[in-house]
Amino acid sequence: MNMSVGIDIVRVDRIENILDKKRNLFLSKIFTINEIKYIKEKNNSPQTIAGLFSAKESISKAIGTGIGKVSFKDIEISHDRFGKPIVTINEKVKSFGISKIDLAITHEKEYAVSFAEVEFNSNKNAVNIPEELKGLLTKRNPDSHKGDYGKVLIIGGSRGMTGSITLSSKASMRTGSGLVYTMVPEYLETIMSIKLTEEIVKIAKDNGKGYFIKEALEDILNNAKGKDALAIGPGMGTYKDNIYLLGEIIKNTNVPMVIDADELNALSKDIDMLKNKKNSIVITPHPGEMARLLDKSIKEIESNRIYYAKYISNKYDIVTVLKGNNTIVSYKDQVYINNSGNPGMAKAGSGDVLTGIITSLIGQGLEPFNAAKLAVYIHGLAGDFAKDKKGEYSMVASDIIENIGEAINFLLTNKKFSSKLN
Ligand SMILES: NC(=O)C1=CN([C@@H]2O[C@H](COP(=O)(O)OP(=O)(O)OC[C@H]3O[C@@H](n4cnc5c(N)ncnc54)[C@H](OP(=O)(O)O)[C@@H]3O)[C@@H](O)[C@H]2O)[C@@H](O)CC1
Ligand SMILES: Nc1ncnc2c1ncn2[C@@H]1O[C@H](COP(=O)(O)OP(=O)(O)O)[C@@H](O)[C@H]1O
Ligand SMILES: [Mg+2]
Repeated sequence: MNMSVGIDIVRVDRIENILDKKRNLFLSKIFTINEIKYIKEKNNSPQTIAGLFSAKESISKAIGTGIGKVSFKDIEISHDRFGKPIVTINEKVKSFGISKIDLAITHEKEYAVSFAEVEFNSNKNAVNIPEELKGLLTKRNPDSHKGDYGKVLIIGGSRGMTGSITLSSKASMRTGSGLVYTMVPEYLETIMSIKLTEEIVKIAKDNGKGYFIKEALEDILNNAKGKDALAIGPGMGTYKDNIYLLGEIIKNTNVPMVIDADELNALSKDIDMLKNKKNSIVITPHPGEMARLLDKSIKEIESNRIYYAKYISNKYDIVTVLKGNNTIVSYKDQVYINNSGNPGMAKAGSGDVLTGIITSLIGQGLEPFNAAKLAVYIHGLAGDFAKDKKGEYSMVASDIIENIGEAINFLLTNKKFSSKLN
Protein backbone atom coordinates (compact mmCIF):
# COMPACT_ATOMS: atom_id res chain seq x y z
CA MET A 1 0.00 0.00 0.00
CA ASN A 2 1.23 3.49 -0.89
CA MET A 3 0.69 6.19 1.77
CA SER A 4 1.57 9.82 2.16
CA VAL A 5 1.04 12.43 4.90
CA GLY A 6 0.57 16.20 5.01
CA ILE A 7 0.58 18.66 7.92
CA ASP A 8 -0.37 22.32 8.18
CA ILE A 9 -0.60 25.07 10.79
CA VAL A 10 -2.60 28.31 10.50
CA ARG A 11 -2.58 31.40 12.73
CA VAL A 12 -6.19 32.17 13.65
CA ASP A 13 -5.61 35.96 13.56
CA ARG A 14 -4.54 35.68 9.89
CA ILE A 15 -7.92 34.17 9.08
CA GLU A 16 -9.68 36.79 11.22
CA ASN A 17 -7.96 39.53 9.21
CA ILE A 18 -9.14 38.06 5.92
CA LEU A 19 -12.66 37.60 7.31
CA ASP A 20 -12.75 41.25 8.37
CA LYS A 21 -11.80 42.44 4.89
CA LYS A 22 -13.64 40.07 2.52
CA ARG A 23 -15.62 37.55 4.50
CA ASN A 24 -18.12 36.40 1.84
CA LEU A 25 -15.59 36.21 -0.98
CA PHE A 26 -13.20 34.18 1.18
CA LEU A 27 -15.85 31.74 2.43
CA SER A 28 -17.35 31.14 -1.02
CA LYS A 29 -13.92 30.68 -2.62
CA ILE A 30 -12.63 28.15 -0.08
CA PHE A 31 -15.65 26.29 1.29
CA THR A 32 -18.54 24.26 -0.12
CA ILE A 33 -22.16 25.05 0.71
CA ASN A 34 -22.23 22.25 3.31
CA GLU A 35 -19.05 23.50 4.95
CA ILE A 36 -20.43 27.04 5.13
CA LYS A 37 -23.54 25.59 6.84
CA TYR A 38 -21.31 23.82 9.38
CA ILE A 39 -19.34 27.02 10.00
CA LYS A 40 -22.63 28.84 10.74
CA GLU A 41 -23.65 26.05 13.16
CA LYS A 42 -20.34 26.70 14.95
CA ASN A 43 -21.28 30.40 15.31
CA ASN A 44 -18.75 31.40 12.65
CA SER A 45 -15.90 30.55 15.01
CA PRO A 46 -12.61 31.71 13.42
CA GLN A 47 -10.90 28.68 15.00
CA THR A 48 -13.30 26.36 13.13
CA ILE A 49 -12.72 28.24 9.87
CA ALA A 50 -8.95 28.18 10.38
CA GLY A 51 -9.10 24.44 11.13
CA LEU A 52 -11.05 23.63 7.96
CA PHE A 53 -8.78 25.86 5.87
CA SER A 54 -5.70 24.19 7.33
CA ALA A 55 -7.22 20.74 6.70
CA LYS A 56 -7.57 21.40 2.98
CA GLU A 57 -3.94 22.53 2.86
CA SER A 58 -2.80 19.34 4.68
CA ILE A 59 -4.78 17.11 2.35
CA SER A 60 -3.41 18.80 -0.78
CA LYS A 61 0.13 18.35 0.61
CA ALA A 62 -0.50 14.68 1.35
CA ILE A 63 -1.84 14.18 -2.18
CA GLY A 64 1.46 15.65 -3.35
CA THR A 65 0.15 18.52 -5.45
CA GLY A 66 -0.55 21.31 -2.97
CA ILE A 67 -3.44 23.66 -3.64
CA GLY A 68 -3.39 24.45 -7.35
CA LYS A 69 -3.86 21.21 -9.26
CA VAL A 70 -6.35 20.35 -6.52
CA SER A 71 -8.57 23.29 -5.62
CA PHE A 72 -10.11 24.04 -2.22
CA LYS A 73 -13.63 23.09 -3.28
CA ASP A 74 -12.55 19.73 -4.73
CA ILE A 75 -12.25 18.65 -1.09
CA GLU A 76 -15.24 18.69 1.28
CA ILE A 77 -14.95 18.16 5.01
CA SER A 78 -17.94 16.98 7.00
CA HIS A 79 -18.22 15.44 10.48
CA ASP A 80 -19.63 12.21 11.87
CA ARG A 81 -21.90 12.25 14.91
CA PHE A 82 -18.88 12.19 17.23
CA GLY A 83 -17.39 15.22 15.46
CA LYS A 84 -14.64 13.26 13.68
CA PRO A 85 -13.81 14.90 10.34
CA ILE A 86 -14.71 12.96 7.19
CA VAL A 87 -13.14 13.87 3.85
CA THR A 88 -15.03 13.65 0.57
CA ILE A 89 -13.27 14.26 -2.74
CA ASN A 90 -14.69 14.57 -6.24
CA GLU A 91 -13.88 12.40 -9.27
CA LYS A 92 -11.11 14.77 -10.35
CA VAL A 93 -9.19 14.24 -7.12
CA LYS A 94 -10.00 10.51 -7.08
CA SER A 95 -8.30 10.30 -10.45
CA PHE A 96 -4.97 10.81 -8.66
CA GLY A 97 -5.45 7.18 -7.60
CA ILE A 98 -6.61 7.95 -4.05
CA SER A 99 -8.44 5.22 -2.15
CA LYS A 100 -8.77 6.78 1.36
CA ILE A 101 -8.07 9.98 3.27
CA ASP A 102 -7.84 10.29 7.07
CA LEU A 103 -7.81 13.67 8.74
CA ALA A 104 -7.31 15.13 12.22
CA ILE A 105 -7.85 18.78 13.13
CA THR A 106 -7.12 20.57 16.39
CA HIS A 107 -6.98 24.17 17.53
CA GLU A 108 -6.10 26.47 20.39
CA LYS A 109 -7.24 30.08 20.60
CA GLU A 110 -4.36 31.27 18.42
CA TYR A 111 -3.51 28.34 16.13
CA ALA A 112 -5.28 25.62 14.16
CA VAL A 113 -3.36 22.51 13.13
CA SER A 114 -4.30 19.63 10.87
CA PHE A 115 -2.80 16.34 9.78
CA ALA A 116 -3.88 14.25 6.77
CA GLU A 117 -2.97 10.76 5.64
CA VAL A 118 -3.72 9.72 2.06
CA GLU A 119 -3.81 6.11 0.88
CA PHE A 120 -3.17 5.55 -2.84
CA ASN A 121 -4.23 2.54 -4.89
CA SER A 122 -1.33 0.09 -5.09
CA ASN A 123 -1.17 0.61 -8.86
CA LYS A 124 -1.24 4.34 -9.55
CA ASN A 125 -1.98 3.70 -13.21
CA ALA A 126 -4.98 1.53 -12.37
CA VAL A 127 -8.21 2.52 -14.13
CA ASN A 128 -10.84 3.26 -11.49
CA ILE A 129 -14.31 2.91 -12.97
CA PRO A 130 -16.67 5.25 -11.08
CA GLU A 131 -19.16 3.23 -9.00
CA GLU A 132 -22.20 4.97 -10.50
CA LEU A 133 -21.26 3.77 -13.99
CA LYS A 134 -20.75 0.12 -13.14
CA GLY A 135 -23.49 -2.14 -14.47
CA LEU A 136 -24.98 0.40 -16.90
CA LEU A 137 -23.69 -1.69 -19.80
CA THR A 138 -24.47 -5.37 -19.88
CA LYS A 139 -23.25 -8.24 -22.06
CA ARG A 140 -25.08 -8.65 -25.36
CA ASN A 141 -27.68 -11.39 -25.45
CA PRO A 142 -26.50 -14.31 -27.66
CA ASP A 143 -29.91 -14.45 -29.34
CA SER A 144 -30.11 -10.75 -30.15
CA HIS A 145 -30.16 -9.13 -33.60
CA LYS A 146 -29.30 -5.66 -34.92
CA GLY A 147 -32.83 -4.41 -34.32
CA ASP A 148 -32.27 -4.89 -30.58
CA TYR A 149 -29.49 -2.31 -30.39
CA GLY A 150 -31.16 0.82 -31.62
CA LYS A 151 -31.51 2.72 -34.86
CA VAL A 152 -29.87 6.12 -34.71
CA LEU A 153 -29.92 9.06 -37.10
CA ILE A 154 -26.92 11.39 -37.23
CA ILE A 155 -27.67 14.64 -39.04
CA GLY A 156 -24.94 17.05 -40.12
CA GLY A 157 -22.17 17.84 -42.55
CA SER A 158 -21.78 20.53 -45.17
CA ARG A 159 -19.42 21.18 -48.06
CA GLY A 160 -15.87 21.12 -46.61
CA MET A 161 -16.94 19.46 -43.36
CA THR A 162 -17.64 15.83 -44.04
CA GLY A 163 -15.14 14.69 -41.39
CA SER A 164 -17.14 15.51 -38.29
CA ILE A 165 -20.32 13.71 -39.36
CA THR A 166 -18.20 10.73 -40.39
CA LEU A 167 -16.56 10.60 -36.95
CA SER A 168 -19.91 10.83 -35.11
CA SER A 169 -21.42 8.09 -37.26
CA LYS A 170 -18.47 5.72 -36.93
CA ALA A 171 -18.36 6.30 -33.18
CA SER A 172 -22.04 5.29 -32.89
CA MET A 173 -21.37 2.10 -34.82
CA ARG A 174 -18.32 1.27 -32.65
CA THR A 175 -20.37 1.87 -29.49
CA GLY A 176 -22.69 -0.93 -30.48
CA SER A 177 -25.64 0.56 -32.36
CA GLY A 178 -27.47 -1.93 -34.55
CA LEU A 179 -28.12 0.53 -37.38
CA VAL A 180 -26.65 3.96 -38.01
CA TYR A 181 -28.22 6.30 -40.58
CA THR A 182 -26.14 9.33 -41.55
CA MET A 183 -28.06 12.22 -43.07
CA VAL A 184 -26.22 14.85 -45.10
CA PRO A 185 -27.16 17.50 -47.70
CA GLU A 186 -27.75 15.83 -51.08
CA TYR A 187 -24.61 17.42 -52.58
CA LEU A 188 -22.48 15.24 -50.27
CA GLU A 189 -24.10 11.91 -51.14
CA THR A 190 -21.28 10.47 -53.21
CA ILE A 191 -18.45 11.50 -50.94
CA MET A 192 -20.29 10.20 -47.87
CA SER A 193 -21.09 6.90 -49.56
CA ILE A 194 -17.39 6.46 -50.15
CA LYS A 195 -16.35 7.50 -46.64
CA LEU A 196 -18.88 5.34 -44.79
CA THR A 197 -19.14 1.58 -45.02
CA GLU A 198 -21.32 0.10 -42.28
CA GLU A 199 -23.50 3.22 -41.96
CA ILE A 200 -26.45 3.97 -44.28
CA VAL A 201 -26.34 7.32 -46.07
CA LYS A 202 -29.53 9.39 -46.22
CA ILE A 203 -29.84 12.66 -48.08
CA ALA A 204 -31.74 15.88 -47.50
CA LYS A 205 -32.81 18.22 -50.29
CA ASP A 206 -30.25 21.05 -50.64
CA ASN A 207 -30.90 22.58 -54.10
CA GLY A 208 -27.26 21.91 -54.97
CA LYS A 209 -25.94 24.15 -52.21
CA GLY A 210 -24.00 21.64 -50.11
CA TYR A 211 -25.57 22.63 -46.81
CA PHE A 212 -28.91 22.17 -45.02
CA ILE A 213 -31.72 24.47 -46.18
CA LYS A 214 -35.32 24.95 -44.98
CA GLU A 215 -36.61 22.58 -47.64
CA ALA A 216 -34.66 19.75 -45.96
CA LEU A 217 -37.14 19.66 -43.09
CA GLU A 218 -39.50 17.11 -44.63
CA ASP A 219 -36.64 14.67 -45.38
CA ILE A 220 -35.30 15.08 -41.86
CA LEU A 221 -38.65 14.51 -40.14
CA ASN A 222 -39.41 11.50 -42.35
CA ASN A 223 -36.06 9.94 -41.51
CA ALA A 224 -36.42 10.66 -37.80
CA LYS A 225 -39.58 8.53 -37.67
CA GLY A 226 -39.02 5.22 -35.92
CA LYS A 227 -35.49 6.08 -34.75
CA ASP A 228 -34.42 5.50 -31.14
CA ALA A 229 -32.14 8.53 -30.97
CA LEU A 230 -30.86 11.29 -33.17
CA ALA A 231 -27.95 13.72 -33.15
CA ILE A 232 -27.79 16.99 -35.01
CA GLY A 233 -25.13 19.61 -35.61
CA PRO A 234 -21.63 18.30 -36.38
CA GLY A 235 -20.18 20.00 -39.42
CA MET A 236 -23.42 21.76 -40.42
CA GLY A 237 -21.75 25.16 -40.73
CA THR A 238 -23.28 28.43 -39.57
CA TYR A 239 -26.06 28.79 -42.16
CA LYS A 240 -29.14 30.74 -41.17
CA ASP A 241 -31.65 27.97 -41.97
CA ASN A 242 -30.10 25.89 -39.20
CA ILE A 243 -32.11 27.92 -36.68
CA TYR A 244 -35.42 27.24 -38.41
CA LEU A 245 -34.60 23.55 -38.88
CA LEU A 246 -33.65 23.01 -35.24
CA GLY A 247 -36.78 24.79 -33.97
CA GLU A 248 -39.03 22.65 -36.20
CA ILE A 249 -37.24 19.39 -35.36
CA ILE A 250 -37.51 20.05 -31.62
CA LYS A 251 -41.21 20.87 -32.03
CA ASN A 252 -42.11 18.00 -34.36
CA THR A 253 -40.21 14.91 -33.31
CA ASN A 254 -40.46 12.84 -30.18
CA VAL A 255 -37.12 11.10 -30.69
CA PRO A 256 -34.51 11.75 -27.92
CA MET A 257 -31.97 14.15 -29.31
CA VAL A 258 -28.32 15.16 -28.90
CA ILE A 259 -27.56 18.72 -30.01
CA ASP A 260 -23.93 19.56 -30.79
CA ALA A 261 -21.63 21.95 -32.62
CA ASP A 262 -23.33 24.24 -35.16
CA GLU A 263 -26.83 23.46 -33.92
CA LEU A 264 -25.66 24.73 -30.52
CA ASN A 265 -24.75 27.95 -32.28
CA ALA A 266 -28.20 28.00 -33.85
CA LEU A 267 -29.72 27.29 -30.44
CA SER A 268 -27.91 30.29 -28.97
CA LYS A 269 -29.95 32.52 -31.29
CA ASP A 270 -33.25 31.29 -29.81
CA ILE A 271 -32.63 29.10 -26.77
CA ASP A 272 -36.27 29.16 -25.68
CA MET A 273 -37.06 26.77 -28.54
CA LEU A 274 -36.01 24.09 -26.02
CA LYS A 275 -39.31 24.69 -24.23
CA ASN A 276 -41.12 22.98 -27.13
CA LYS A 277 -39.28 19.70 -26.71
CA LYS A 278 -41.27 16.47 -26.86
CA ASN A 279 -38.61 14.16 -25.42
CA SER A 280 -35.18 14.23 -23.75
CA ILE A 281 -32.50 16.54 -25.06
CA VAL A 282 -28.76 16.34 -24.38
CA ILE A 283 -26.58 19.33 -25.27
CA THR A 284 -22.79 18.91 -25.60
CA PRO A 285 -21.17 22.36 -25.62
CA HIS A 286 -17.46 23.05 -25.32
CA PRO A 287 -16.80 26.17 -23.22
CA GLY A 288 -16.91 28.39 -26.34
CA GLU A 289 -20.32 27.03 -27.30
CA MET A 290 -21.59 27.29 -23.71
CA ALA A 291 -20.45 30.93 -23.60
CA ARG A 292 -22.48 31.64 -26.75
CA LEU A 293 -25.53 29.79 -25.39
CA LEU A 294 -25.59 31.82 -22.18
CA ASP A 295 -24.17 35.05 -23.58
CA LYS A 296 -21.26 35.00 -21.12
CA SER A 297 -17.50 35.11 -21.62
CA ILE A 298 -15.56 31.83 -21.90
CA LYS A 299 -13.61 32.92 -18.81
CA GLU A 300 -16.84 33.34 -16.82
CA ILE A 301 -18.02 29.86 -17.88
CA GLU A 302 -14.65 28.27 -17.09
CA SER A 303 -14.52 29.73 -13.59
CA ASN A 304 -18.02 28.47 -12.73
CA ARG A 305 -18.37 25.28 -14.76
CA ILE A 306 -20.60 23.35 -12.39
CA TYR A 307 -22.83 26.34 -11.73
CA TYR A 308 -23.55 27.03 -15.41
CA ALA A 309 -23.96 23.36 -16.35
CA LYS A 310 -26.59 23.01 -13.60
CA TYR A 311 -28.18 26.34 -14.44
CA ILE A 312 -28.94 25.46 -18.06
CA SER A 313 -30.00 21.88 -17.18
CA ASN A 314 -32.46 23.13 -14.60
CA LYS A 315 -33.81 25.98 -16.66
CA TYR A 316 -34.65 23.81 -19.70
CA ASP A 317 -34.95 20.35 -18.14
CA ILE A 318 -32.17 18.97 -20.34
CA VAL A 319 -28.96 16.99 -19.83
CA THR A 320 -25.88 19.19 -20.18
CA VAL A 321 -22.42 17.91 -21.09
CA LEU A 322 -19.97 20.77 -20.56
CA LYS A 323 -16.82 19.51 -22.25
CA GLY A 324 -13.12 20.04 -21.50
CA ASN A 325 -10.72 18.58 -18.98
CA ASN A 326 -13.02 17.01 -16.33
CA THR A 327 -16.17 17.23 -18.44
CA ILE A 328 -19.25 17.95 -16.35
CA VAL A 329 -22.53 16.14 -16.95
CA SER A 330 -25.56 17.58 -15.19
CA TYR A 331 -29.26 16.89 -15.02
CA LYS A 332 -31.58 18.62 -12.57
CA ASP A 333 -29.46 18.90 -9.43
CA GLN A 334 -27.25 15.91 -10.19
CA VAL A 335 -23.69 16.45 -11.34
CA TYR A 336 -21.08 14.00 -12.58
CA ILE A 337 -17.47 15.12 -13.02
CA ASN A 338 -15.52 12.92 -15.40
CA ASN A 339 -12.01 11.72 -14.63
CA SER A 340 -11.00 9.92 -17.82
CA GLY A 341 -9.33 11.52 -20.84
CA ASN A 342 -6.17 13.49 -21.54
CA PRO A 343 -4.92 16.57 -23.43
CA GLY A 344 -4.18 14.42 -26.49
CA MET A 345 -7.95 14.73 -27.03
CA ALA A 346 -7.69 18.51 -27.44
CA LYS A 347 -7.86 18.11 -31.23
CA ALA A 348 -10.40 18.60 -34.00
CA GLY A 349 -13.00 15.87 -34.12
CA SER A 350 -12.78 14.58 -30.53
CA GLY A 351 -16.13 16.13 -29.64
CA ASP A 352 -17.77 14.68 -32.76
CA VAL A 353 -16.77 11.23 -31.51
CA LEU A 354 -18.43 11.92 -28.15
CA THR A 355 -21.68 12.92 -29.86
CA GLY A 356 -21.76 9.57 -31.65
CA ILE A 357 -21.16 7.64 -28.43
CA ILE A 358 -23.91 9.42 -26.48
CA THR A 359 -26.41 8.99 -29.31
CA SER A 360 -25.59 5.31 -29.62
CA LEU A 361 -26.10 4.66 -25.90
CA ILE A 362 -29.44 6.50 -25.85
CA GLY A 363 -30.44 4.47 -28.92
CA GLN A 364 -29.58 1.29 -27.03
CA GLY A 365 -32.05 2.25 -24.33
CA LEU A 366 -30.03 4.01 -21.63
CA GLU A 367 -31.63 6.94 -19.83
CA PRO A 368 -30.15 10.10 -21.39
CA PHE A 369 -28.41 11.22 -18.16
CA ASN A 370 -26.83 7.78 -17.70
CA ALA A 371 -26.00 7.59 -21.40
CA ALA A 372 -24.24 10.96 -21.25
CA LYS A 373 -22.22 10.08 -18.12
CA LEU A 374 -21.21 6.69 -19.44
CA ALA A 375 -20.41 8.07 -22.90
CA VAL A 376 -18.18 10.78 -21.48
CA TYR A 377 -16.33 8.17 -19.43
CA ILE A 378 -15.97 5.72 -22.35
CA HIS A 379 -14.82 8.56 -24.63
CA GLY A 380 -12.12 9.60 -22.14
CA LEU A 381 -11.03 6.04 -21.47
CA ALA A 382 -10.82 5.31 -25.22
CA GLY A 383 -8.73 8.49 -25.43
CA ASP A 384 -6.47 7.18 -22.66
CA PHE A 385 -6.01 3.86 -24.45
CA ALA A 386 -5.29 5.75 -27.70
CA LYS A 387 -2.67 7.77 -25.82
CA ASP A 388 -1.01 4.53 -24.60
CA LYS A 389 -0.59 3.46 -28.22
CA LYS A 390 0.05 6.70 -30.12
CA GLY A 391 1.00 9.31 -27.51
CA GLU A 392 -0.73 12.59 -26.70
CA TYR A 393 0.88 14.51 -29.57
CA SER A 394 0.05 12.05 -32.28
CA MET A 395 -3.28 10.51 -31.37
CA VAL A 396 -6.24 11.80 -33.42
CA ALA A 397 -10.02 11.56 -33.12
CA SER A 398 -10.13 8.41 -35.28
CA ASP A 399 -7.80 6.73 -32.75
CA ILE A 400 -10.39 7.44 -30.03
CA ILE A 401 -12.94 5.59 -32.17
CA GLU A 402 -10.50 2.71 -32.67
CA ASN A 403 -10.26 2.35 -28.88
CA ILE A 404 -13.96 2.54 -27.98
CA GLY A 405 -14.02 -1.25 -28.17
CA GLU A 406 -11.23 -1.62 -25.63
CA ALA A 407 -12.87 0.95 -23.33
CA ILE A 408 -16.22 -0.88 -23.42
CA ASN A 409 -14.49 -4.19 -22.93
CA PHE A 410 -12.74 -2.75 -19.89
CA LEU A 411 -16.07 -1.63 -18.43
CA LEU A 412 -17.50 -5.11 -18.89
CA THR A 413 -14.51 -7.20 -17.78
CA ASN A 414 -12.07 -4.88 -15.94
CA LYS A 415 -9.34 -6.04 -18.35
CA LYS A 416 -7.49 -4.44 -21.24
CA PHE A 417 -7.41 -6.41 -24.51
CA SER A 418 -3.63 -6.79 -24.25
CA SER A 419 -3.95 -8.45 -20.83
CA LYS A 420 -5.67 -11.42 -22.51
CA LEU A 421 -2.31 -12.23 -24.06
CA ASN A 422 -0.46 -12.35 -20.72
N1 LIG B 1 -13.13 17.35 -39.77
C1 LIG B 1 -14.25 18.09 -39.62
O1 LIG B 1 -15.10 18.13 -40.48
C2 LIG B 1 -14.43 18.84 -38.35
C3 LIG B 1 -15.44 19.78 -38.27
N2 LIG B 1 -15.73 20.41 -37.13
C4 LIG B 1 -16.86 21.31 -37.19
O2 LIG B 1 -16.38 22.62 -37.21
C5 LIG B 1 -17.44 23.49 -36.87
C6 LIG B 1 -16.97 24.52 -35.89
O3 LIG B 1 -16.76 23.92 -34.60
P1 LIG B 1 -15.61 24.40 -33.63
O4 LIG B 1 -15.89 23.84 -32.31
O5 LIG B 1 -14.28 24.11 -34.20
O6 LIG B 1 -15.74 25.98 -33.70
P2 LIG B 1 -16.47 26.99 -32.77
O7 LIG B 1 -17.83 26.60 -32.36
O8 LIG B 1 -16.36 28.33 -33.40
O9 LIG B 1 -15.57 26.90 -31.47
C7 LIG B 1 -14.36 27.52 -31.40
C8 LIG B 1 -14.52 28.63 -30.37
O10 LIG B 1 -14.76 28.07 -29.09
C9 LIG B 1 -13.65 28.25 -28.23
N3 LIG B 1 -13.33 26.97 -27.61
C10 LIG B 1 -13.39 25.75 -28.14
N4 LIG B 1 -13.05 24.82 -27.27
C11 LIG B 1 -12.76 25.46 -26.15
C12 LIG B 1 -12.34 25.04 -24.88
N5 LIG B 1 -12.16 23.73 -24.59
N6 LIG B 1 -12.11 25.95 -23.94
C13 LIG B 1 -12.29 27.24 -24.23
N7 LIG B 1 -12.69 27.70 -25.42
C14 LIG B 1 -12.92 26.83 -26.36
C15 LIG B 1 -12.56 28.77 -29.11
O11 LIG B 1 -11.79 29.65 -28.40
P3 LIG B 1 -10.28 30.08 -28.90
O12 LIG B 1 -9.90 29.18 -30.04
O13 LIG B 1 -10.44 31.49 -29.27
O14 LIG B 1 -9.47 29.84 -27.69
C16 LIG B 1 -13.32 29.44 -30.23
O15 LIG B 1 -13.72 30.74 -29.80
C17 LIG B 1 -18.54 22.58 -36.31
O16 LIG B 1 -19.46 22.33 -37.33
C18 LIG B 1 -17.81 21.33 -36.02
O17 LIG B 1 -18.66 20.19 -36.00
C19 LIG B 1 -15.04 20.14 -35.89
O18 LIG B 1 -15.88 19.24 -35.19
C20 LIG B 1 -13.66 19.59 -36.12
C21 LIG B 1 -13.59 18.51 -37.17
N1 LIG C 1 -7.37 18.68 -22.03
C1 LIG C 1 -8.34 17.79 -22.23
N2 LIG C 1 -8.48 16.73 -21.42
C2 LIG C 1 -9.47 15.84 -21.62
N3 LIG C 1 -10.36 15.93 -22.62
C3 LIG C 1 -10.28 16.98 -23.44
C4 LIG C 1 -9.28 17.95 -23.31
N4 LIG C 1 -9.45 18.87 -24.29
C5 LIG C 1 -10.52 18.48 -25.00
N5 LIG C 1 -11.01 17.34 -24.51
C6 LIG C 1 -12.20 16.63 -25.00
O1 LIG C 1 -12.22 16.64 -26.43
C7 LIG C 1 -13.52 16.96 -26.90
C8 LIG C 1 -13.46 18.25 -27.74
O2 LIG C 1 -14.74 18.58 -28.18
P1 LIG C 1 -14.97 19.73 -29.26
O3 LIG C 1 -14.26 20.96 -28.83
O4 LIG C 1 -16.43 19.80 -29.52
O5 LIG C 1 -14.20 19.13 -30.51
P2 LIG C 1 -14.62 19.03 -32.06
O6 LIG C 1 -15.78 19.94 -32.29
O7 LIG C 1 -13.39 19.46 -32.79
O8 LIG C 1 -14.96 17.61 -32.32
C9 LIG C 1 -14.41 17.08 -25.69
O9 LIG C 1 -15.04 15.86 -25.41
C10 LIG C 1 -13.42 17.43 -24.58
O10 LIG C 1 -13.88 17.04 -23.30
MG1 LIG D 1 -17.49 20.17 -31.33
